[in-house]
Amino acid sequence: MGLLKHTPDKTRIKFCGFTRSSDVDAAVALGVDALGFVFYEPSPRYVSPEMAAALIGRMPGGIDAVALVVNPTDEEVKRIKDRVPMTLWQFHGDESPGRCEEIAEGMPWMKAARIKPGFNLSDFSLQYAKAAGFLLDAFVEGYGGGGHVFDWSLIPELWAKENAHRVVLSGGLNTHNVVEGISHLKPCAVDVSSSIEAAKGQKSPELMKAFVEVVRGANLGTQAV
Ligand SMILES: O=C(O)c1ccccc1N[C@@H]1O[C@H](COP(=O)(O)O)[C@@H](O)[C@H]1O
Repeated sequence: MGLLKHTPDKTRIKFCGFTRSSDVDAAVALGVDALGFVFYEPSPRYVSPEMAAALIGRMPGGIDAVALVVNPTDEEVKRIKDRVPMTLWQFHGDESPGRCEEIAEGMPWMKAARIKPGFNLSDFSLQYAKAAGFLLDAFVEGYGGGGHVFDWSLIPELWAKENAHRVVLSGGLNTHNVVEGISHLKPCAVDVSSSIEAAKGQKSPELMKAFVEVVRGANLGTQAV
């Protein structure tokens, strides 16, 4: 599938937090690699499994449909599995490696590393070695999606290099900082929610387009070097 296909000259893009069909259509038209759906009820971007299934039904094959969960119960997992034709899990809470494997049952999964000073990425990547992706996000109370940037210098250069094929950079990315993030960490993909919204859960076609153009521009810059 699209998001974690590593091609150094093309940064993959995930847009997260869709609740409206018109936004899904606009993102698909922009050629992004993955769309995320938030199954975490406290989030203003929450969608029910039924709503997500209808939205994913609008997506052509080849684009990852990502199920974002935060410490889901067995019942929540079952509802998602029974209804949602998703292709990738995003575990954004305190799920243990074993719990991620248990839920995913062979489907690829990403684990969010919620970065703050002192976070040990080497331990994290050893613990979650079976993850298809490491999603780097800012540590915030309430788990995520708040547009907060973390200090990228907390990511050891060697770690970023060794894991580039599965690093997804997120946390407060926008058209002003994403190029710097890409050139600093060279992630396989970037993930954004807040800065492409007109209001929480409502994506803006203009802001989505601008973000894609900036990322594609950064990739052209890379090829020219
Ligand atoms: O989007 C949410 O509401 C959300 C809720 C709980 C956990 C994670 C959430 N979103 C993810 O947060 C990061 C950063 O998003 P932002 O660009 O800073 O708003 C991203 O991975 C979203 O998928």
